[in-house]
Amino acid sequence: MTKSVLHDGLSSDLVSPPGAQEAKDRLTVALDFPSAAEALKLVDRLEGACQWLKVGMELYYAAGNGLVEALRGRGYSVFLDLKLHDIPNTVAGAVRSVTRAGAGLLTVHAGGGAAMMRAAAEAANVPGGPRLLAVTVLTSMDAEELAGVGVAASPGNQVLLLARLAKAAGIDGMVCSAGEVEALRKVMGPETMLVVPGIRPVGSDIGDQRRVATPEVAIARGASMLVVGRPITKAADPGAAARAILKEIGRVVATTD
Ligand SMILES: O=c1ccn([C@@H]2O[C@H](COP(=O)(O)O)[C@@H](O)[C@H]2O)c(=O)[nH]1
Repeated sequence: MTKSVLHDGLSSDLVSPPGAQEAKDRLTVALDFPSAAEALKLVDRLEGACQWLKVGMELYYAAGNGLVEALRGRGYSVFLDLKLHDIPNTVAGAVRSVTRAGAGLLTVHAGGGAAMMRAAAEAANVPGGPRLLAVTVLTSMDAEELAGVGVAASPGNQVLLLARLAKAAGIDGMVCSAGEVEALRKVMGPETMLVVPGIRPVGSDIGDQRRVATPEVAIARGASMLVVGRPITKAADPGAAARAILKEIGRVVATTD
């Protein structure tokens, strides 16, 4: 079994069950809140269940780099999900602006094209710069919605096309649904980071998501990291909801080590 290393440098299996730290590193909780105060209240209720916290547009537009720094100050790694999508020069500038806060991961939209992604990758390639993830086809879109924006390809084929474009442009990883992660893992190899939102534990509300899977299925198919928002943040006990998901992740991790 691979020993994961805790952030204080201790081997995790000295202090917690095998796979526990790895499971924590593979869960990102999406802090979709309108203010820093509400986000930090939720963080307290997670009781350290995950290492990564995702700050999306709603929270970043309200709280900015200050919140990213505050979360890092509490020992969390920050995934900045801004889904940048503009002309190459503008996206490169945005990457430089957000890099100052020290986020570990940052998203761009693969639909912005190869030149845009290359410009983002160049701007992020500085000491302390974030790893970049390309959002392929939003997990809220199904084939019908994709056709509505003029894309005749299936979500699976479109994800594959955009992922190849992103990799060739120097992007570190991709965001896709659990439905595509197995095929993508085969094409991209073991090192590429494949991040999967649209996670719904059995019995939870699907809401606006369309391409969904349980935590266990997504990890078993080859996801590097899961993004979970409402199933945790809207739960009566967010800490318990996060721990239940960690258990599902841990079950798969333990059998694949
Ligand atoms: O294709 C994508 C890309 C990003 N997301 C983000 O993930 C979370 C999911 O939240 P839930 O509440 O678990 O649905 C949210 O912040 C999205 O912006 C995504 O869902 N799909």
